[in-house]
Amino acid sequence: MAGLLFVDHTVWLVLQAVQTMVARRIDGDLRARVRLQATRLPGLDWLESPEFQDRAAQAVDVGMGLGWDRSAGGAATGQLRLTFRMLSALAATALLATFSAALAIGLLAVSLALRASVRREWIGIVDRLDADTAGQRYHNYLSEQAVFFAAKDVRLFGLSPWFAGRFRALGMGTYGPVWRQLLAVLRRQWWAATLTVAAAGAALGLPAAAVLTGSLDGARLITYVLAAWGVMAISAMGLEAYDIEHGRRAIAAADDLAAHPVAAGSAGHPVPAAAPTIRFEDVVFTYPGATRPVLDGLTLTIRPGETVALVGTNGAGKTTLVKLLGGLYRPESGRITIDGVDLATLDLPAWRRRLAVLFQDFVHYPADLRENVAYAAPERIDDAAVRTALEQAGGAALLAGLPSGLDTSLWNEGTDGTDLSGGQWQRVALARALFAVAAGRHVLLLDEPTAHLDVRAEAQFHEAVMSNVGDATTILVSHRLSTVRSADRIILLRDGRVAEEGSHAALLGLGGDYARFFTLQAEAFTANATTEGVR
Ligand SMILES: Nc1ncnc2c1ncn2[C@@H]1O[C@H](COP(=O)(O)OP(=O)(O)OP(=O)(O)O)[C@@H](O)[C@H]1O
Repeated sequence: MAGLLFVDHTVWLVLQAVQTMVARRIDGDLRARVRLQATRLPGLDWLESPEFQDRAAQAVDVGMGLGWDRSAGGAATGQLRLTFRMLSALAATALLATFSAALAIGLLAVSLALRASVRREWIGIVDRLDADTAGQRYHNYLSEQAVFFAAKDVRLFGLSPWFAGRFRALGMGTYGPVWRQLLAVLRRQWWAATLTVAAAGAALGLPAAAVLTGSLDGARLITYVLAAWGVMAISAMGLEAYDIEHGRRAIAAADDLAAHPVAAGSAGHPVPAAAPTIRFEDVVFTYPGATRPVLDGLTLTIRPGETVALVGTNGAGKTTLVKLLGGLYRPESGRITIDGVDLATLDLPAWRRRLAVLFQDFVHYPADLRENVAYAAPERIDDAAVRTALEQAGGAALLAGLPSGLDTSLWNEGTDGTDLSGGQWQRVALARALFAVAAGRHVLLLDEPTAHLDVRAEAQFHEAVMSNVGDATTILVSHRLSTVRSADRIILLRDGRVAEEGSHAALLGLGGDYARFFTLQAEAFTANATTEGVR
């Protein structure tokens, strides 16, 4: 007995460790699978849809709200545990059958029926918890915002009670119905309890009666009673049932994601070697789920090497145009052509290797300065080119001031990391785009490149930055009209199409919206200057 106890305990310890490692490995593989699918998607429409978000969360998030983590890995080890429990119950049934086959089979049937029914009821409760994917996303959003992303606002605006209130409301919204369902299930459990008592009565009573009539001895009675308990143990659903159900859904969600049709992006037409002619032909585009188109019959030709500035009020569709040109979304109707070839039929990865892009919400990579610049053309990480790009973007002083030069980590939360100011980050992002141009990318897309720059850097933008783009075609989005005035052509977007078009001088002469915006911006400065002069 001592030896068996020792073996049992040792096996239990090993089993726990192995189970954890197996579960982690399975979860890691599933996560890697979903991550790969997400990063391989050529566009953003499916990625940004709630359907994708729900499935990705179901596949990789741990199931919350039960006091322990549920995951596909936990489901796999749980299934193994359940299999062993079933085998134990069958072994106990076989042992009990040596006393009475009818009692053994009857007890097993009742136990399995009880298990199935209890399982259905209780899993239904967790189904309700898990179905609230929007609630879970909001919960994640709240916890990340409150703790991390909105750390400054939370303190300065005194938002802590607001977040606490939202969490409480979310908790009530999610768990209130679950508690009600739980009470309803408990009320319905009387018949399961009655059946269990009846089965237990039979399991104990029949061998006991046999002892009283003298057909069974006391030692055998103990054996059969233990065997009966072994059979009935399977009627308990076991916590692994929750894991298995969750894992089943996780795998189904991952399979669903894998089955989603993804437009082929690599076998299309070859891309032109030099800066191409880009044409938007009657392009209409509506974001998924939106009711109104952002671009509505946009027609525009951009010649090779030209610098075109896009202006327009907030929400006019300037960034959207840049995203369409990058193939992140496809027009609903009309087409975008590159040297006459429809972008939709072009070799998309190759086309993207022709683009140098600076987005308005550019990324602060948790990496060193070198990588933060060179990620725009990762095929060519070269220190000399990184330094040149930084100089052209006005980042020479920034580089000189960093403790480890290009090796300085810009990941503030990492060990020895440092952070930059908004304007310094903007220079790094500008350098990123210029680095890509130097690496041979010949369509430069700059979305608000001077938004965070100081006045001097903004004034020097054209001679410092635009003079270094060589023969690249440049599309420049900006609200700062001093940034756009030297462009070859200025396009004003309104109601999803080109409303005004021409050089700065021509548009001023036209006396339309552009002239009005320019006068308004200029007046603000001259008014201030006059006030300063009077003082
Ligand atoms: N991912 C998205 N999903 C749904 N709607 C979006 C998305 N991105 C932008 N929009 C909507 O599309 C419209 C155009 O947005 P876009 O970012 O292209 O405007 P913009 O001209 O660049 O504006 P701004 O000058 O403010 O940067 C806006 O009304 C915006 O709400």
